[in-house]
Amino acid sequence: MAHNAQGNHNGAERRRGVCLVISAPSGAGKSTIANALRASESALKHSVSVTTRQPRPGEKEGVHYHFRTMEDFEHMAANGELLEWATVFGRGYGTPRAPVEAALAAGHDMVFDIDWQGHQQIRHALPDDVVSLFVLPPSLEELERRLRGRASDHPDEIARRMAAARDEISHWREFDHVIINTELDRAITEARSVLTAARLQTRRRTGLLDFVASFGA
Ligand SMILES: Nc1nc2c(ncn2[C@@H]2O[C@H](COP(=O)(O)OP(=O)(O)O)[C@@H](O)[C@H]2O)c(=O)[nH]1
Ligand SMILES: Nc1ncnc2c1ncn2[C@@H]1O[C@H](COP(=O)(O)OP(=O)(O)O)[C@@H](O)[C@H]1O
Repeated sequence: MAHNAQGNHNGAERRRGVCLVISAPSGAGKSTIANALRASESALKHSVSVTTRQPRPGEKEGVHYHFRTMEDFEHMAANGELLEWATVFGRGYGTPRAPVEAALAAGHDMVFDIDWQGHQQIRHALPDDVVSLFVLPPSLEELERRLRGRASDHPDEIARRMAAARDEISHWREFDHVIINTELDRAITEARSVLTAARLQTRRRTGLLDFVASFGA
């Protein structure tokens, strides 16, 4: 814990990082919200998932995803290299374990854009470190409009995502917080508040012990 000779807290506290898990039906806006959080905080790390799906135009290897064959993906899962993994829309998706463990130990916070199955597994694997957020669209009609407007997927893929939307949404109660993404700026502000509250909560467990001990309390 950083405090000066007078025992004053100088703000550079050491605490374990927070895992912010964001889930939503495809097209509700979770990547947009996660990107906005990261844009305003360079220290916030994005957990780059492994996927067996094809890259979309503009997606970069190692930035948006690690694009792998199904064979490589299964090898990583069998070797314990994935903290969690699931089949979503018929493709493999998973979270590489090593970068998460390194980031949390170094006190860096991470954002995860994963589905409800990933949320359940990661909460089980890291019960003290996860805060989760479910993003709802204002309506299913608006969800479909956003998927079409994004123009990143073939109509068959959009149909597959719409067919899975109700099932994904049925898990919303499993999450710590729920945001309705009607107005984007408001949704981003609310997501930022969730992250801030989670950071303050980790102080209870880590980080402040030396500092408060100096009060004799
Ligand atoms: N369990 C799990 N789900 C993931 C992971 N990465 C992405 N997903 C989920 O897979 C789904 C499809 O993601 P993607 O192909 O990027 O499509 P998009 O959500 O429509 O942009 C979304 O629900 C993601 O949250 C992961 O590492 N693990
Ligand atoms: N509040 C909002 N109002 C209108 N469009 C939005 C809003 N939030 C996100 N979008 C748009 O909806 C589309 C889907 O958002 P995206 O973040 O890719 O969704 P997800 O990651 O949940 O699949 C994108 O084109 C995005 O710009």
